Amino acid sequence: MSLWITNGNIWNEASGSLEAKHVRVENGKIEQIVDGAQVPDTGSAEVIDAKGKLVSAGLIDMHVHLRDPGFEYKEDIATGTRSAAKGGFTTIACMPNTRPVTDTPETVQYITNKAKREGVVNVLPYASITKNELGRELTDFAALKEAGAIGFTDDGVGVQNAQMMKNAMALAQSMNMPIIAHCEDDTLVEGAWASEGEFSRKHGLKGIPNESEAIHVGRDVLLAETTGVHYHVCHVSTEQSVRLIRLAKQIGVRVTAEVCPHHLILSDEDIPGVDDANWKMNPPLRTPRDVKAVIEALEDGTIDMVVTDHAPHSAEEKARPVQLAPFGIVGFETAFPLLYTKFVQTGKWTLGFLLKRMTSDPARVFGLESGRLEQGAPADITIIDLNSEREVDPSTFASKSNNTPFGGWKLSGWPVATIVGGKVAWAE
Ligand SMILES: NC(=O)N[C@@H](CC(=O)O)C(=O)O
Ligand SMILES: [Zn+2]
Ligand SMILES: [Zn+2]
Repeated sequence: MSLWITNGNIWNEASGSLEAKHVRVENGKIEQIVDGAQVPDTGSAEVIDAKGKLVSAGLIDMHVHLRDPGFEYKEDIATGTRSAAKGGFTTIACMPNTRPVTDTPETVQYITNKAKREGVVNVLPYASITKNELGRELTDFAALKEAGAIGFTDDGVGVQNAQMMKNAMALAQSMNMPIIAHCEDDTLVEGAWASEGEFSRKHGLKGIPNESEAIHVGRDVLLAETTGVHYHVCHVSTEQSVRLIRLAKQIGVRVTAEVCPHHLILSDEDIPGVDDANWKMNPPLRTPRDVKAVIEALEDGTIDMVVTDHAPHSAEEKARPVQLAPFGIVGFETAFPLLYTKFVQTGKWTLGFLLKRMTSDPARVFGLESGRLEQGAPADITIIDLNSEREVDPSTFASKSNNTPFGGWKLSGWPVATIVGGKVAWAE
């Protein structure tokens, strides 16, 4: 099967600009990239005309929640992967806080098999560090790796016990697998949902202090130094965490990190009030000072990549009083437009920088074949309209859920077609 994507604009890092090119795909691989001035002989191949559009390596999201098995009323593998494709993502890594928790080879295989049958993007499953994510007993890392898990994480909760985390790291290191950590000390959080800051003070709420995250980051980079494991920090949100990761990297600890669009764009001071759970996520929106620190950290490479932490919850759950509603917001269908509009259109970042942090950097950190638009690479390709502005309309999301604080935002940078392994996974 042969496909031509003609007349699209490809980012050239050397010249720092977009250049018109035609891309030929054969048997799931990028076969050829030719100059836009040439007239390609497309023969009987399928042709997608990308004139005036960006053609990029498909976006990669190493932190998502597909809710399948167990919470299919929030999302499932079919809808979650369609939502990802609509957001321009071609590879996603899903978190194990499912029901049952992804802590057995059977559940890992259930996910990969269902993703093959019903999914439209590449799905890479994580398995949990501890059984049922309870922090009491390690899972069978060898069997989970054998079944296809790409790393271990108890995302949703922090591993509270330092010895447990150290044992997990030593074991993961021995089999060349990464530990991915949701950093949160429960004793510092208890019952709070908003950051300690202007917002919590104004509304008289108990705040979540920054140390609740950074204490785990500090503990874990020390344990990573001792064990030598590849340690990856989830959804970094504070200045203190950034400082610790930067120092750890300087002294050669194998640490990598990710940040979410909402922590780059929103602070606690943007939360409109105490009655809309679409502003409730974990980690919470932090102070403007933290926002500045995570932006700088992404810019200087202390933070390696952007992830969405796509965390769908039902309308009923998010309509509860905020204190009782679950943490989390959906992310696939707004991530690229948000970052493109807020950082590239404003001239703060180059397009190449944003694409790198959403394609080749996650691929480098997790050893993936994809994430590059080159001859021989997998034909995972995203076509994006950089020009037309549109309002975020959560009612049109491909996700089953629409819990987002970004409804009504006017953004540019909307994906128009997503190609996975040479096949169109989604098109407008
Ligand atoms: N981020 C969130 O607010 N929620 C996530 C859990 C998590 O990523 O820690 C979820 O599973 O809903
Ligand atoms: Zn988490
Ligand atoms: Zn998460």
